[in-house]
This record gives sequence, C-alpha cells and structure tokens, in this order.
Amino acid sequence: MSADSSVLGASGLHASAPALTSITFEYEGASEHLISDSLRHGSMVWTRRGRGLVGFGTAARLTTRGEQRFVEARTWFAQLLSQAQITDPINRPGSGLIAFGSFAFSFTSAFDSRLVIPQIVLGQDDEKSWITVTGSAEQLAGLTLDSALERARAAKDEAALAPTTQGEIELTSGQLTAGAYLDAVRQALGTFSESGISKLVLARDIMARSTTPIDLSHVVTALTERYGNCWTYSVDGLVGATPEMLVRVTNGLAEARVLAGTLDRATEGADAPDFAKRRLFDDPKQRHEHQLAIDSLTEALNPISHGMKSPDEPFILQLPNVWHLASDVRAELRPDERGALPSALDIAEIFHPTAAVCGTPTKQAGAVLRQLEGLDRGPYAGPVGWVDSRGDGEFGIALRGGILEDANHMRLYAGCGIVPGSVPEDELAESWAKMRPMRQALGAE
Ligand SMILES: C=C(O[C@@H]1C=C(C(=O)O)C=C[C@H]1O)C(=O)O
Repeated sequence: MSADSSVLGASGLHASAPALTSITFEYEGASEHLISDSLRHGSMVWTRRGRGLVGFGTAARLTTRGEQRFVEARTWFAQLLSQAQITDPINRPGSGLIAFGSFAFSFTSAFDSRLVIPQIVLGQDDEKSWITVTGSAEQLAGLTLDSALERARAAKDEAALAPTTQGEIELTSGQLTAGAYLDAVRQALGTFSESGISKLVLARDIMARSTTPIDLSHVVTALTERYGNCWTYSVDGLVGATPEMLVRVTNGLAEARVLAGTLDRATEGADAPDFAKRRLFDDPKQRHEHQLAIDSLTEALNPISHGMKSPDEPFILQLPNVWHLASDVRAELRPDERGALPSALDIAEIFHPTAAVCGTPTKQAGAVLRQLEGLDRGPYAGPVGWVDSRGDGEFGIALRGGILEDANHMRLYAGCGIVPGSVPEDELAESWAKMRPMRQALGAE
C-alpha cells in the first residue's frame, strides 16, 4: 500500500494528503499482551503499562520545519480529516484514524517535525482492543477483521530486523562535551541577576555507537519493562520513556503531569529513610523550581479551560533512576467561539515549550539557552505522541530518549533546570542520571 504523494506550500513542508478511508474493528480475541507482542523495529509506539497504540506503515505523512510547524501540522490534519471516510464503531480515544507526531523543540531546528498516519494501528485500553486500517478506498475494499489481522501480521513481519545479538555500545561526546556543559551552566548562573531570567534548562547530548544495527524493538521493550510508570514512545527513530505528560485530552478533559525538581537515586545515602522527602520535597530550591513549572502551565491552560485542579503540594514520583517532584493538573476544556474544543495537538502547541524544559520566563530563556547550549535539540524536549480525529490524544515531552541517526548511531539527550544556587557538577551528574534509562536500554551499562 502506498499513498499518493504531493508537495504542498513553501517552508520545506512536504506532505502526502490523499483522500483516506479508515476502518476500525473491535478485536475481541486480542491477547492481554497485544501491545507488547506487537513492538517491532520501525513500528510507531505509544504505550504505558501494557496499554497503548502501535502503528505500522505510512498511509500519509507531513514533514515541516520552522516557526509554523504546529500550524502546518494542524492545518494538514484538519484538511485530511475533512476528506476522510472514517468507520469507527467503537469510538474511543485512539480508535479510528490517528496520527503519530513528533515536533522539533525549536523553530531553528534542522529536524523535521512530523505527523504520520499509519496504515495499521493496533490499540488497547483498559476495556477494549481494536485494529484500524487506513488507506485508499480501493485498498480497503472488502476488508474484514480477519483480513485486517492478516495485514497486521504481514506488517509486523516487515517491520522487524533480522535477529542479531545486541552489539557492543560505545558512548562518546556529542555536540556539547561534559566540559562545555559545565561552562554553559556557569555562564547561566552568571546571567540570572541582570537578565530577569530565574531558571534556564540546559541540555547536552552524547552519542551511542553500536557495533550492530540498533534494534528499536529491543530498546522499546527494555524501557517498558523498567519504566512502567513512564510513557514509552517510538516515532520514526525517536525513542524514549518520558515521565512527563505535556497534555492528554480525553472527552473534553485536559490533563498534564508537570515535573521539575530531580534527585539522582544513585546519590550517596539515597537509601536512608525519607531521603527524597528531605532533599526534594522539603528543599526550597527544588520547590521553587517546581512552582515555576506549574505557574507556566496554569498560565497557558487558563485561557482554554475552566475548573482547573492543581494540587496544593507536589508528590514524589519514584523512577528507577531518579526521584522527581510531580504535580498532576487537570481542567475541563472550554469551547472556542465556534463551539469547538481544542485538540491534543492544539494544546501541545500552546504548552510547548514548558518552563520545565526551557526556563522562566520561557521566551527569554529560549533565546539564552540557544546561545549557551549551541545545540540543535532536534525532537528532544519537543512534543511526541498521537492525536485522533475527535481531538483526543496524548503528547508527552520527548525526554529520557534518543534519536537514531543511522542504523548504528543514536544520539541521547538530557537537560537540567538551572536556578541561582545550582552547582554545575551536580547538574552534570543529574544529566547523566537522566540518560541512564537509555544507556541501560541500549545495553551500555
Ligand atoms: C530536561 C529534562 O527533564 C526536565 C527537568 C527536570 C529538572 O530539572 O528537575 C525534571 C524533569 C523534566 O521536566 C530531561 O530529562 O532532559
């Protein structure tokens, strides 16, 4: 199956936008392990605790760059939906026609932001399992549940690497060496007093080189096994397990999980009782950092919602590598003047970039961090996730991940919130801790 291709517009926007037909079947006989059994190299994945979505093949795709990347993606998806024939008897978040998406952190990035509509999607939530097939009307003529499942089997076989043993991994410096990162943190500390910036999130990268082609299905499986509390994603070579939910939209309800404030669990003395509480929850610097992230989110959420609920105090999220201060914020979305609710993609655009991955105030922080890091973040810290035809969807912040640059090379990224009083060496250690999930998943430690 291949879609008609056409190139639209200026600004490097490439899109195939054929008139699509999409048919969903409920899959009652699906195994409990439908999602974990479907992970293959090259598949598109969004999963947490065995639930989620796995996509294969491309029915249509948009790639775009620059300041208008979200607008172009939204416009393209809206146009595609207006021409699509969608048959979706189960009508749940994630069923019917969906797009996986990944967006560059910065408008200056050379990375292509994208929306991809898979040919086949397997979905499972707490109540139902389903399969969606998308293509031209001819391609879907006579489709039944059995023939859809047969296509899924063929797509899974196609989207797999020949089995090999995992290669040796060598980690080397990326665009920013450890020394350059320490310098950038020192410079950031020097800018606070005169710039009006109170927090800067500085990132760095490292390169993982494997002696054999990196099998993303291994990486994804390892992440899901160890980081069940996180959302594991895989979209066109971008993989990771993020603990941070930028926005989830379900039937008019928006939810976000805000993180800021981190403690490495490998810190000396970390097994003492109440260690995380004392060093994170009771620490004014960490609480301040967390509050800045909540304030920036609630400011962005206010104009599009009502009845916002944000807890008075954060909780401590325990992950295998680090502890975070975390807050879950939720709000009912408010319809616009035409009565339409914003979609998950609309809100991802509004929220991005959050203070948690950029700084405070966000705009000024963004400009300074571009200078200090001198790094193309690519899709790191940008929205990654999916959106459906109703506007429901989930976009996480692409953290704790890496991007496959060619078959044997993956670039890993991590960053840390720098506030007055931050210690450069501690931040470097924290960035290393945040790369631990990927280092382990790649078999590098
Ligand atoms: C920037 C990252 O993480 C962010 C920064 C945090 C912090 O500085 O405490 C915590 C969670 C994330 O919001 C990253 O993982 O790369």
